[in-house]
Formats: sequence, structure tokens, C-alpha cells
Amino acid sequence: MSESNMQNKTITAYAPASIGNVSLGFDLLGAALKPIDGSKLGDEVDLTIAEHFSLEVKGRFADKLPPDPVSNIVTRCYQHFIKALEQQGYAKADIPALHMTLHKHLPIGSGLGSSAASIVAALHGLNQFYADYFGKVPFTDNELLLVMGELEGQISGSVHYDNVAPCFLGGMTLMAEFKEQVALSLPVFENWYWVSCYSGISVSTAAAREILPKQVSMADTIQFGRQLAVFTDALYRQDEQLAAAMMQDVIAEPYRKSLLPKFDESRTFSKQNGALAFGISGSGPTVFAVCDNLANAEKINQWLTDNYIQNDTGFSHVCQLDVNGAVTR
Ligand SMILES: Nc1ncnc2c1ncn2[C@@H]1O[C@H](COP(=O)(O)OP(=O)(O)OP(=O)(O)O)[C@@H](O)[C@H]1O
Ligand SMILES: N[C@@H](CCO)C(=O)O
Repeated sequence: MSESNMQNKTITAYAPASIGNVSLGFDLLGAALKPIDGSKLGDEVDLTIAEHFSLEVKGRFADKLPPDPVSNIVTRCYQHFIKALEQQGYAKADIPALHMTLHKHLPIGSGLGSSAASIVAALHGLNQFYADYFGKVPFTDNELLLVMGELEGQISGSVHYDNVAPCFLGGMTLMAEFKEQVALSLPVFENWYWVSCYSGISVSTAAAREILPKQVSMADTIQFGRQLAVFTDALYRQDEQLAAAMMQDVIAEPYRKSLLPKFDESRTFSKQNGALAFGISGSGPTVFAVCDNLANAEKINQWLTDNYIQNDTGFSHVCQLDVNGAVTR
């Protein structure tokens, strides 16, 4: 598309919710979510040319963010992106400024990768917008991922890619954290349903990291390594039973579950009613249950809706993995 055609064009980028850790892969494994009823579980960013940069925030959770746009991570994404374009050799005067609108659909501090979804929608949208404008894609997926991780780190206190990578690439991703290959896409079980229930309370990721011990025992280290290696192998061999048996969290859940009212009861009900696995999504309070059939998933979804949700802000969805990740239209 030519520069003049971009003048009145709006690009919209969508980035889905995600499960960080997936129980067994603290900071190293993540999965993108898509409710099976077609409802939207992700953030959106609209981008259009303007005289000066500005950010507008709309959506159900807009009023839970700092009112000052400068404190919004989307503003930092824009500033970072423009600086990187200049470093690539684009002259400042040739880069049009944008008006951006963030549609904040994901609750903050939910364990659904809310800040990651804003970051991914903003940066994917910016890359697509300037690709259309200049006729050349400014940054590769891997280059964008590195920036996404850096910005996520500014919010949560340490760089971790297990929300931004699945949110951006879709499906289930394993972090390689190799400069040339930050994340790897893994095979998935297409018949698995992921019930995801947000209780409605907010848990800060930085605070939920703070309560974790700084050292891990030898026994837990060996269990962690064994589980992640065997799980990955089981995905490649499509061995559901073995994969599900590996989905236990020895790093974070023992410390974090005390922050989550009704966690143990929810696990007990889910496991007694057919869940193959149950755990905390990211740093919580969202929990997830994995089922290999819809009837079990719907039963657990109903029970979590009735029992795990604490207030009007909470919600629960039967999901499958969002294999598309971030998309623009
Ligand atoms: N667009 C944005 N989306 C979400 N949080 C934002 C955004 N801009 C700024 N913030 C701030 O970043 C912090 C996000 O905190 P935190 O990392 O705990 O939440 P989160 O990313 O929603 O967590 P989770 O990954 O568990 O969903 C909050 O202080 C919030 O005000
Ligand atoms: N891996 C991160 C995800 C945060 O959503 C954590 O558990 O702290």
C-alpha cells in the first residue's frame, strides 16, 4: 500500500490472552487462548496517522489503568518502536506519527497475560502499519519478540517471554531465549479444552514473583527438568497421558496458591470430574483445567463459575488454543 493510501487507513491488531508457565514450565512455557463460543479474550489496538502521537484507552478494563497515557505500556511500545526505526536509518521527518486506541478487554493482574496482550497488539500493529506505509517490514518476528520481552520486563520486574511469545506466535511456545530464536512453537493436542477461570481479584505479577524463594532444591530442580523434557517429547509423540502427568508445578504453585481463595477445592473438583491437569495461569488468580472432552470442560467451567469467581469482575471460558496468535485487519 502506498504512503498516500495510508493517510485515512486504520489498522487494528488483536492479541489473545495467554497462560504463562502452564504449570510445568515456569517462565519457559506459554499457551494462547481462544474461547470456543467465539467471544473475544484479548486486547486490541487501532492505529491511524495523526499530526502527533496520542493514545486513547477504551474497553471494559480501561478505567483500571493509570489515567495518564504516559504510564500506559502502549505509549512505551510506540516510543521504543519509533526509536528503533530511527536506528534502522529512517529519518525522523519521514516517519508519520500515529493516533493509537487501546481496547482494554483483559483485566489487569489477572494471570491472563494482560500487559503482554497490550504490548503484543501495539508492537505487531506498529510493525504492520509501517510495513504497509514504507513497503518493507521493519522488524522480524524474532526482533519484535526481543522487544516485547524487554517491555514486559519493565512491568513485571524481570524479562520473561511466556506470555508475549504465545500471544504473538499463537499455540504453545517454549522459550529458547537464544538471541536468534527467542521462542519455539510446539505441537499441541487439538482435542484438549482449556477451561480458564478468572476469579475477579487482582494479583500483581511483580508481587507474586517476590514471594517465590530465590533458591530451588536439588529434588525440585530435577523434577522440573524431567517434566519439561518429557512433556515436550510427549507433545511430539502425541502421548496425551504422559504429557498430562507431567503438568505439575514445583516452582511457583506451592507458594502462590495461598493467594488464591478456593484453589484446592477447585483442583479437587476438577480432577474428580475428568480434568487431566489443573493449575495457576501465569501468576494468577486465573486457574486453568485441561480436559480431553467438551462435556467435562463444560461441567468444570460451570462449577468454577459458581465457586471460584469472587465478584462481578470474574469470568470463565471454555477455550482451545489460539493457533493464530496476534493478527491484524
Ligand atoms: N496496557 C496495559 N495493560 C496492562 N497493564 C498495564 C498497561 N499499561 C500499564 N500497565 C500497568 O502494568 C502493570 C501490570 O501489572 P501485572 O504485570 O501484574 O499485570 P498483568 O500483565 O495484567 O498480569 P498478568 O500477566 O498476570 O495478566 C499494572 O501496574 C498496570 O497499571
Ligand atoms: N512466568 C510468569 C508469568 C506471569 O504472568 C510468572 O509466573 O511470574
